[in-house]
Amino acid sequence: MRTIDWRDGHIVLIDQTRLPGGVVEVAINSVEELVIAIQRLAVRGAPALGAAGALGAALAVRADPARLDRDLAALRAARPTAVNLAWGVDRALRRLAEGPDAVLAEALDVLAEDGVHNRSLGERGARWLTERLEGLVAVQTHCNAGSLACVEWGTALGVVRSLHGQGRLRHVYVDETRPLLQGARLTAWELTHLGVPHTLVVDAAGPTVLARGLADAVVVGADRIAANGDVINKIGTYPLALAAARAGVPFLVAAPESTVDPSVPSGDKVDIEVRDGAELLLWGGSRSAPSGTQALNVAFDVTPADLVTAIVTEDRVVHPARGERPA
Ligand SMILES: CSC[C@H]1O[C@H](OP(=O)(O)O)[C@H](O)[C@@H]1O
Repeated sequence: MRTIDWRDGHIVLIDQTRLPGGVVEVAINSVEELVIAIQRLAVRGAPALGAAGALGAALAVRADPARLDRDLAALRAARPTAVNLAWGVDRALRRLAEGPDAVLAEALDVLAEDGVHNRSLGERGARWLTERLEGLVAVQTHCNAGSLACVEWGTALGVVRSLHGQGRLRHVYVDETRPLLQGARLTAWELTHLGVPHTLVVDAAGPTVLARGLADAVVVGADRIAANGDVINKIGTYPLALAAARAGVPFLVAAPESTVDPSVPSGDKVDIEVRDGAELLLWGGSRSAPSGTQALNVAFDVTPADLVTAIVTEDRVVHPARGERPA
């Protein structure tokens, strides 16, 4: 089952806010509905947002031409940090002059390429690890960079699936990833269905997992990779990279080439999404802090290139900590 797809003239997607309780598919019939789905993280994750952008463009060009510019602007701006959303819109619109069916065909190519790219980067990342680590490998990961963050297969979890398939995976340590718990709700759900042994930890325990030598490598996804190799990813990634450096374990970023943004020279130039503080202050309808308490809900952080051991894509491996630049 794909995370997001096109069926009978509209978008269908797994509503990730309903996991791990159940798999609920929703139909998306307009750009307005898609923007809402993106903003409430019903669909999320950089490659999945790339697919959403491409399919959203296909929806937009089928609607009222008078709305096109406004709908495309709203789609691009739905979430600012992952480069893939706007990239997906622009990729589908490459064939705008040929008409709506050509735009849809280009969007469907984006979806088809995703699975191919993720399997390739997964194998490449697993090979990079097994060439450097002996025996079974324990991995620590943050947030969700699995099939739910993509159309299918996964990026960081694509590496995990390749290791598992080769019989080289010992265990996965999963950061719960507050406040929206993508690790606990989504990564743990995926690993359970894959039969991959895993242990959930609170985010603040991530550095201790590494300090105690429980994990041999950190493998995460990315939302945007700057030209100098700085990596923008879910909040909590940067401290994990610091801890990995301290523990002397590799910090691997698995992402498709579409996540590399040559137009951004360094991570400090990226628009980091700040979400509603209510996501910290409320969970399941109950308050986690007194009313009147303010919350700063920064959704992503920047891991400087010198802490990134390797970036693995479908085409190559780049070593920013050794001075190699992805763009
Ligand atoms: C494979 S990209 C996944 C990436 O996206 C997540 O952010 P969000 O759940 O807010 O879309 C997180 O940064 C993951 O690493």
